[in-house]
Amino acid sequence: MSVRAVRGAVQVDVDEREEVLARTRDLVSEVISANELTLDDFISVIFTSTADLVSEFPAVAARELGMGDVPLMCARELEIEGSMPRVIRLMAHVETSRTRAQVKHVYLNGAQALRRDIAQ
Ligand SMILES: O=C(O)C(=O)C[C@]1(C(=O)O)C=C[C@@H](O)C=C1
Repeated sequence: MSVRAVRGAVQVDVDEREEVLARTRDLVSEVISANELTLDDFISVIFTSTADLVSEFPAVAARELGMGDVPLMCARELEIEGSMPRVIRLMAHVETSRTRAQVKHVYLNGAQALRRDIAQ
């Protein structure tokens, strides 16, 4: 087993609590299934939200999925002119037998445009 970093991002349609939670759950769930992970494999997860998302912390959605004992952190993304609005990003460190090249990074709901080179 190795420690690997997994990236992901999702664009939220509207800044409403249930939308933020649902999109974040989708993102975390897809990271888990695409990389055949269990909750035990997670070492830590960092989320960022763009400054236009103020209705909920993405970490709440991760706890809803059972990550209550995983160290979580939320932070604000850099406000770069012209960057995509309403985006929640994730960086997870996980234990996995996958090589770095085998790790699948997950970009959902329009966020694929952020990293077409690695989005599945
Ligand atoms: O991967 C993303 O979510 C991006 O928006 C790309 C990118 C990058 O340039 O590597 C830019 C900003 C984020 O903080 C993370 C990564």
